[in-house]
Amino acid sequence: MRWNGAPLSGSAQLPASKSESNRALIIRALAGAGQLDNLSDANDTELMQRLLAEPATTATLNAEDAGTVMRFLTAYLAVTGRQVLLTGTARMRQRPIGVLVDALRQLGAQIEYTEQEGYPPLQLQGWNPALTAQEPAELSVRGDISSQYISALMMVGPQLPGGLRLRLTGKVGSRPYIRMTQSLMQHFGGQCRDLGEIIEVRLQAYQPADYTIESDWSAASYWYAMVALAPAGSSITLPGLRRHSWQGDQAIVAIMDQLGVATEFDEQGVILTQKARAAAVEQDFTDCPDLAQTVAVVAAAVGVPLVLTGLESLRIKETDRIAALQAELSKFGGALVDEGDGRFRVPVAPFTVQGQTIETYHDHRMAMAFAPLALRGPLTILAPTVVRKSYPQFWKELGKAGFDIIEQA
Ligand SMILES: O=C(O)C1=C[C@@H](OP(=O)(O)O)[C@@H](O)[C@H](O)C1
Ligand SMILES: C=C(OP(=O)(O)O)C(=O)O
Repeated sequence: MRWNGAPLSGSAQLPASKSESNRALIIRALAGAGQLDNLSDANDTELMQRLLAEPATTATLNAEDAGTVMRFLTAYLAVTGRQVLLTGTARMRQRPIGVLVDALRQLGAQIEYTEQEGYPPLQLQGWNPALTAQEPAELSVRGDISSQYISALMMVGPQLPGGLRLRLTGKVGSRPYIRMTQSLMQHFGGQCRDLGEIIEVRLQAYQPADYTIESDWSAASYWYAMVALAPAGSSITLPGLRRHSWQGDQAIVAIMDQLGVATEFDEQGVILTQKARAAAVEQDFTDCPDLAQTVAVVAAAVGVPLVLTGLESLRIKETDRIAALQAELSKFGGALVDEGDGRFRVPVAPFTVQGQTIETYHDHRMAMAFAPLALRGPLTILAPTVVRKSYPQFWKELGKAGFDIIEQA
C-alpha cells in the first residue's frame, strides 16, 4: 500500500463499538427483548449473535479469537444452565480464564477444563442452584488480568437469587470497560453500584429496552494516527462518535492532542485537524490498553519521545503485543524499550518507511496500527483480513480516503 501524497480529507465510516455491541447482546438475551440499532459488523459481534442464537442442544460453541465472546458467554451459558463445550482458536486456548471459572464455580456453575487447567476449552455441565445462596454472594475477583471476567459476572448478577457482590483485588485494569458494563446494565433496568473496590448487583430482572450503539473509539484511533502522519493541511471527519461516551478509548482525544491532532465535536461526530505536538509524552494505558499500539507507532514515526506504563495486559491479548510491537518497530529503526518496573519507552530515532513488510500475528490491531505508516512510504501488511475482528471495512475505507492498496495473492 502507498499514499497519493495529497493532504488527507473527507470523511471515514467507523464500525460500531464491539464492546458496547457484545454487552448489549448478552443483556438483551437476558432481558428477553429490545431493539439494538447500529450493532457492529465486527466478526466478534456477528459471532456473538450467531452463538446466542444456537439451539440449547448444540454440543460445541466456538468463540474463535473473541475475548468478550469467550468470557461473556461462559458466564451467560453457566447461569442459564447450558451443557456445552465452549472452545476457541489456538490463541484463545492460551488466554487465561481461571479467574472467571473459579468465580462461577463458587456461584454454582459446574465447569470443567478439557485441556489445560485455567484455559479454554471449557465443558459447561449445568448449574447447581443448591449452591446458590439467597443473600448476595460475595466473591473476591482479581482485576489485574482482564476486566472481562468482572464484566461477565456483573451482567449475569441480576439473575442470581441473592444478587452479587464482587470485591476487586489487585491493580484493576480496563476500568472504563467495567463502567461501560454498569451503564448498559442500568440502561436495561439492572441495578448495579460501583463502589470502587466493591461492585454490587441486585437481584432484579432486566427490562426490555432499545439502544443505539455508538461508533467505535478504538477504531477511530487509527484515523487519529493517519491525521498525525499525513501531509500538512490534512483533516478527517468521523461520524457517529459522541462527546459523552461510555467507551474509555475516547482517551485517544487527549493523547493525540499531544501528538498533533485536534478534535472538534459536532452533532454528527468529530472533525480531526492537525496542530503542534508536545515535546514529550508520558501515558498510562491501564484504562485504555487497546490504544497502546496506535500511540507507540505514531510517536516513533513523528519522533516524539514517549513513555508508556500500564501495558501489563498486552501480553495476553490476540498476541503478545509488546513482543509484536518490538519486532515490527525495529524494522523501521524504531524501538519499544523495556525499562523495567512496568515502564516502556519509545525513543527518538531515525524512522524510515521504505517498503517494509509487517507481520500481524493474528492481531487486528497490529495491522491497523501500522497501516497509517503508508502515509510516509510504501508498506506491505501481511494477512490483512485480520481486521475483520473489529473493523471489517478498514481497507475499503482507506481506499476511499486515497490509499493505493494492491492485494497480493
Ligand atoms: O470488555 C471489553 O469489551 C474489552 C476489555 C479490554 O480487555 P481487558 O479487560 O482484558 O483488558 C479490551 O482490551 C478489549 O478489547 C475489550
Ligand atoms: C483485546 C481485544 O479483544 P478481546 O480481548 O475481546 O479479544 C481487542 O479488540 O483489542
